[in-house]
Amino acid sequence: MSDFREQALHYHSHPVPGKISVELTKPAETVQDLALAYSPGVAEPVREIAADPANAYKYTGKGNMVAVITNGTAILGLGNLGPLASKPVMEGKALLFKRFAGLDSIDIEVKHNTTEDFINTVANIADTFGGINLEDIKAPECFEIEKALIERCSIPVFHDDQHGTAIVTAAGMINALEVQGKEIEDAIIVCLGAGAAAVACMELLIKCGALREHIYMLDRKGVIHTRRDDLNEYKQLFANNTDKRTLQDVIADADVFVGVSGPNLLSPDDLKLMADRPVVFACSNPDPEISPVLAHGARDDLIMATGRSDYPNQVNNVLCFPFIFRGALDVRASKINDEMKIAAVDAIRSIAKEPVPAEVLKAAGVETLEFGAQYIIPKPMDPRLLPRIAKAVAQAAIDSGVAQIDMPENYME
Ligand SMILES: O=C([O-])CC(=O)C(=O)O
Ligand SMILES: [Mg+2]
Repeated sequence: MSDFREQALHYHSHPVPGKISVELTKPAETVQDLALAYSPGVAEPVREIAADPANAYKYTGKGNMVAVITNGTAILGLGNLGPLASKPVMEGKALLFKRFAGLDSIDIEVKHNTTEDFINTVANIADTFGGINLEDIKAPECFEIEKALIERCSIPVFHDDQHGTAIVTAAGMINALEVQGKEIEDAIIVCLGAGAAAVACMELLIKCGALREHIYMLDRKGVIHTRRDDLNEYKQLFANNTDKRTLQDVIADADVFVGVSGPNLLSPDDLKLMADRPVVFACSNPDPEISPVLAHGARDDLIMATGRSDYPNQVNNVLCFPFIFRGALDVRASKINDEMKIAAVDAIRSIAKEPVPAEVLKAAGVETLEFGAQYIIPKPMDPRLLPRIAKAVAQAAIDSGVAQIDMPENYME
């Protein structure tokens, strides 16, 4: 493990510190080039944009640029380690935007006092970008922040840890239940964790057919139930009218476990209490609620997923955020709405059921991948994700009336 630590630190420090840099898209060699790029030529697009703000999409990089913005209050599953410490994660998200969707991306780590401060800071710089990806902001503040920014900004604002995670979870979950021969409407669901990802995952599963009264959500104090008087308004939405109080109470006979909490919180004995053919998504990063090795040792009828790339079935928001932003930006969507999220869920689900291209098998280092217990969602390096998700999302934006331009000609073909 310390070997891996060394490798990770070396990766981040060599040959230059960090993971991203800026490159030029225009020649800047001659005096003539500079006259166009800067004074006096630059004055021309300035006048055009002043006359019509939409011209910013024509003459600047705005339309291909996503800001990854955080305050570092919920870094992965590591906790509140502050804005600066979150920078490697945010640079990592920028790397993924570029690598998977060709989107330019810059990380912004905001130090602030009040939630209002943070909201103002982001709203005041929003027009610089084509979209804003909020990242690793703790609950419950993240809900208020996202809501306020969606209202104040004319570009898409999307809290990745909520909706990116929820979209990939819903896609994987519905596919996994299908493999297990279960219907989402009947599934008893245990959600360990009550933060940003938990609330968004459960809300989206409900939009996809799960029943609210079948969901047991747990926070640090145990089951969230109707007789608790310490619940914020977001947890209250999941207060279950039940006498069950502990993880062991609710995991018994449950069909689904979704972990968005912390490492090693689900024991093999807990797992043994679940119903036949359960689905276990242990999504805490970097260390899951139960390791796949322990889980598969405890029973052999389960479908297991984690947030990590070194096990089968990686339920990680990287399968979503680069592509949903690509589609949203390409039709200049003013927001990312539920229709676009569900279009992304359906696109991800359908890719997993189709034959896997040879290059994906090679990158995954396996001989075959076939829809089933070991393969319920596509691999992040699958080249079909970009065209399929982006196009489905762009179409949903157009159909739901939030796109500001038509589908580009021959888009993603
Ligand atoms: O970065 C990841 O692997 C997924 C993520 O957004 C998080 O855990 O906060
Ligand atoms: Mg995150």
